[in-house]
Amino acid sequence: MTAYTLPESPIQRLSDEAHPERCTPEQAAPRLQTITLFRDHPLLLDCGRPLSSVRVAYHTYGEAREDALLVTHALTGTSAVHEWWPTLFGPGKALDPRQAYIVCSNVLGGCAGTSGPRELDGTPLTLRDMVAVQRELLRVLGVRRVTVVGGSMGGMQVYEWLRSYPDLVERAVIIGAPARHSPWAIGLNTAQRNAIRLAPGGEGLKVARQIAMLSYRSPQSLGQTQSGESRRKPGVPAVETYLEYQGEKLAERFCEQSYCTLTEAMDRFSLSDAELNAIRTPVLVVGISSDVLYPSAEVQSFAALLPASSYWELHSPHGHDAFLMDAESLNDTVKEYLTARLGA
Ligand SMILES: CC(=O)SCCNC(=O)CCNC(=O)[C@H](O)C(C)(C)COP(=O)(O)OP(=O)(O)OC[C@H]1O[C@@H](n2cnc3c(N)ncnc32)[C@H](O)[C@@H]1OP(=O)(O)O
Ligand SMILES: N[C@@H](CCO)C(=O)O
Repeated sequence: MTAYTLPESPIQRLSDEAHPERCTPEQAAPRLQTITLFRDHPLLLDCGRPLSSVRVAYHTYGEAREDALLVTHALTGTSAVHEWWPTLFGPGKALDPRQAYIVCSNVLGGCAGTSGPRELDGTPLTLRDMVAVQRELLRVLGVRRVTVVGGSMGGMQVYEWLRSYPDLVERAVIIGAPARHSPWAIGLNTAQRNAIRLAPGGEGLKVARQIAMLSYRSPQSLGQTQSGESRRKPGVPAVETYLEYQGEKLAERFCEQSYCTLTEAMDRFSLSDAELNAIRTPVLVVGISSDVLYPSAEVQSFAALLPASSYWELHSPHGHDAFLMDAESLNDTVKEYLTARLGA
């Protein structure tokens, strides 16, 4: 592993000239589509259950090509990369739909259009199952080589791509994500699922989000943004109404069965040191300086086990979600990494 500097890595920059725009703004526009995969041959899930006719809702951006940039979303994210990652997505940015064919699909088990709780009926999933669906989607789209980029649960999916399909992945970017869930992260998820089980129907999901939000922010971040009294409820600490509001917001857009299925998949996720050592693909691993969920030292220690990795740290006081909320320097670094050429 090297600290991230281009001259030291086996990578050279491409000049802007070598990267003319590859498609028109119209071609680069977001396209939301739905497809049914595994109609003839079912997907054999890790739990042993065959799953047929898997519906996948996905976005594509840019002109279809054999080499794609796959973005894998976080726990409550969606395929609409342009909505949740505006700092990294757009013309001239790291994820540029005028330069690359960008694909993002809603994960299996989620609640944004891809087969989820209704079809799965309590079947446990793994991240490998989710990634297998993405791989089939890319196959049907005619993609032969892929660069995979993701943060948090999206970053864990990138690790799974590197384990399951090493020959397809040209390079990868893993942001604020571990190669296996720590007891700390499993414990946080367990408390969240227990809240849902004890108060099904919405209230538990709100509490789960409140617990999660504390792990997505940091003491310093909340000190900066939530000190003092709430403007919404005089006499009440600001952070109280902040957490209540965050819980309400998630309960309006997410479903509790998906929350349990996806967090359980994260908790079961585990790459061994030997598996990490076997990954030859160039990977940029990003740690977040104030991340209390996946501390940067932990993220860096996984990067150190990848033979062709570079490590870079996003310095922000805002904790785990800094990759979404405080991401200007992340955009610059990921853009530099993705627009570099693999050297001889
Ligand atoms: C942008 C989207 O598409 S989100 C939907 C899809 N979701 C995803 O893709 C998942 C990834 N995204 C996320 O997790 C989140 O959207 C994040 C992390 C990027 C940003 O979360 P936010 O809630 O916007 O950030 P933040 O922590 O600053 O909270 C701001 C909100 O809390 C409210 N708020 C702030 N302080 C308080 C308080 N003391 N009391 C009550 N409400 C408060 C603000 O008014 C604001 O409300 P709004 O969302 O209605 O504008
Ligand atoms: N805040 C993001 C990242 C969590 O890891 C989400 O809700 O998906």
